[in-house]
Amino acid sequence: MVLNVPNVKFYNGNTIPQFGLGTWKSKPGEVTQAVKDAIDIGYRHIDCAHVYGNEKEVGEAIKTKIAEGVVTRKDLFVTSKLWNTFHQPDLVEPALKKTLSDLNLEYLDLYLIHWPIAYKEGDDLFPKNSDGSPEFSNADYIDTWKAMEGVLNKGLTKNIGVSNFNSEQINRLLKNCTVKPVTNQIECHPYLTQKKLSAFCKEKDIVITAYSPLGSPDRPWAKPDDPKLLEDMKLLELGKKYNKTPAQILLRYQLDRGHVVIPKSVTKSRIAENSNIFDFQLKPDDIAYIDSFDCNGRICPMTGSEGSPYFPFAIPF
Ligand SMILES: NC(=O)C1=CN([C@@H]2O[C@H](COP(=O)(O)OP(=O)(O)OC[C@H]3O[C@@H](n4cnc5c(N)ncnc54)[C@H](OP(=O)(O)O)[C@@H]3O)[C@@H](O)[C@H]2O)C=CC1
Ligand SMILES: CC(=O)C(C)=O
Repeated sequence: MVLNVPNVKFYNGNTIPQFGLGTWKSKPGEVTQAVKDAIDIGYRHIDCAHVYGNEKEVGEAIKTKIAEGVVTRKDLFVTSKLWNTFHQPDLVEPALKKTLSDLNLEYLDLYLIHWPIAYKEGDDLFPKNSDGSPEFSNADYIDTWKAMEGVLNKGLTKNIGVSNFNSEQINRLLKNCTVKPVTNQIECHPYLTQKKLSAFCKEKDIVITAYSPLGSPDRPWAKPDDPKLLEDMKLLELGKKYNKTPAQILLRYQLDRGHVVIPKSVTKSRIAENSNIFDFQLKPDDIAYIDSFDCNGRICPMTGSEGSPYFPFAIPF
């Protein structure tokens, strides 16, 4: 099946499908089928990460769909991310090679520094001090980035980018890099619209990729009384106006802002529903209305890592 997913052009001339499948929290026992379903439905962009603990199962799905002749490797855009414990420059290439081996791929389309924050190197992905706080490493993301440029030059990935970087961190990176990041993958939805960081990145010709676009209702730290974006009455009303579901309005909101968007689902009907967003556009007034829901409602705050010198959320954007 073919979906009419537009491509977004990076400053380097390469392109990324504007819509893809997220895989955080997709359990090893369900993610293979979800990725297979998504590819059958027409998804061509899959967002992965070593820390999600399911790249082998994602790789199985990709291998099967290529073997079945549904897609070729070139049809797919696969992203992965360097976890915080691998920021020392000599760890970057081995970390990427581990991801490539898990995903059954010879190259990635995009490799991101997952967070500017570095954790103590070692086998534990979440190393802790005796008081339970995260154990940080002194690795500077500028040095990590130089190693990212190295794996790009070796052809192990077609593009490199960042995730969860604030404007000051991007400015510092731009002053110290040879290759500019193609994207900054950040949390973005109506309760955290990221207007300033989005405008800042646009000005630098860095594409925004919006994560948790549906409000991440399955995030492990969700509390029963937390506001539920997908149940927001204002979005339900907008959905009626466009004859679309709240999820489809939330995803279209990102597309109409020029962002790339990567909703996660392991449910076939929702994987299909989320892709049925290429036959309408939100009117500018409705985009402005949705913008007005902003309440600085960050749902991925990286709580506990505030002590890192590279914690990204200590400044307004
Ligand atoms: N760079 C980073 O630091 C981060 C990156 N990400 C990336 O972004 C992706 C998306 O963000 P994520 O936090 O997972 O959350 P999302 O906002 O995509 O929400 C996912 C949740 O919404 C449910 N859902 C999906 N579609 C629908 C629908 N149509 N109607 C109702 N419920 C629906 C899913 O349920 P079900 O699966 O049961 O169908 C799941 O519980 C991640 O999976 C990951 O790839 C996310 C967070 C941080
Ligand atoms: C989900 C994710 O990518 C985090 C928490 O880093």
